Amino acid sequence: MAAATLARRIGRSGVAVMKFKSPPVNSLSLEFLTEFSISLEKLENNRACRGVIITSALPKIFSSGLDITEMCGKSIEHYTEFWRAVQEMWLRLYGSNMVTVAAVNGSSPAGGCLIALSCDYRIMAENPKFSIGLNEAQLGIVAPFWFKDTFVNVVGHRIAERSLQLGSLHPAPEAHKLGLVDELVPEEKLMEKAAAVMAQWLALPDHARQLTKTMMRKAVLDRLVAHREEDIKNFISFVSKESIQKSLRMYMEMLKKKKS
Ligand SMILES: CC/C=C\C/C=C\C/C=C\C/C=C/C(=O)SCCNC(=O)CCNC(=O)[C@H](O)C(C)(C)COP(=O)(O)OP(=O)(O)OC[C@H]1O[C@@H](n2cnc3c(N)ncnc32)[C@H](O)[C@@H]1OP(=O)(O)O
Repeated sequence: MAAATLARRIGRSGVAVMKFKSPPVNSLSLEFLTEFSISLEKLENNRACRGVIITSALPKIFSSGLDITEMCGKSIEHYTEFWRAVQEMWLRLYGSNMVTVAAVNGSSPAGGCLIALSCDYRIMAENPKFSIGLNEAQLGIVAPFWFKDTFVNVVGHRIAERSLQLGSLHPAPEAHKLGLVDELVPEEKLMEKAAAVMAQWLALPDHARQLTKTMMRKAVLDRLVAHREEDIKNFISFVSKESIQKSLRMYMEMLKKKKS
């Protein structure tokens, strides 16, 4: 696959490093999501792999979230395939038996934030220009219930409620204060720190850690599994509305204008 190049390396420590590399901004297209899920599945099935560090190969951007062009002016069949791929990615990452560490080396709005939230631990570069959050409301769309559940499980109900309603993108220091990221480190120390955190988590017996993780996450995962088709229908009916299409088009225009 061409668009979402994901470098993987499993060291002797049993740790893979996955680097998002889909210029210009690592947006989560159908192709990217499919490749990401396949990569996760392969690592999950590889007994030599016990943990994965997820980061970006691009400067300043971890991931710009779902590829908005995938949600604009496409067919029902396309929306169905795209949304199933988003669900699949999350089910694999949030439900992974591996230790997952996000080394967030750039901005990470919406779907990018979901990836970080789905990991076991988040370390972010301490650059106040980098921001992270579920900003869907700013686009005139609504974060699905499982984005919200994942967010609540990390920061708690009150912080999640305020942040989601306002569609806030939190600069790194604020994200740390809110508990949205676990640690801030200078950018050049990010991978070193991620490796150290990984070693700490891998020092425990896998079975005990895995069963505990399942116990903590199962209810939220089961909720999407039980309502998967309904969630796809909701997405299609929401995104097919002309008012939503208009909001998405205006947002894309705003992004383009910002450049000129
Ligand atoms: C009832 C509810 C039922 C069901 C739920 C229904 C709906 C909910 C559906 C989905 C949830 C949505 C989740 C998402 O993830 S939506 C995506 C949100 N993402 C963003 O808001 C980020 C937007 N991008 C930015 O803010 C900046 O681009 C960024 C800070 C990431 C980088 O800035 P920089 O200045 O470095 O680059 P730009 O010049 O802005 O961008 C370069 C290039 O890339 C294009 N671009 C950027 N982001 C996206 C994107 N997410 N998708 C597609 N394209 C993107 C941008 O337009 C530029 O293009 P071009 O001008 O052609 O070079």
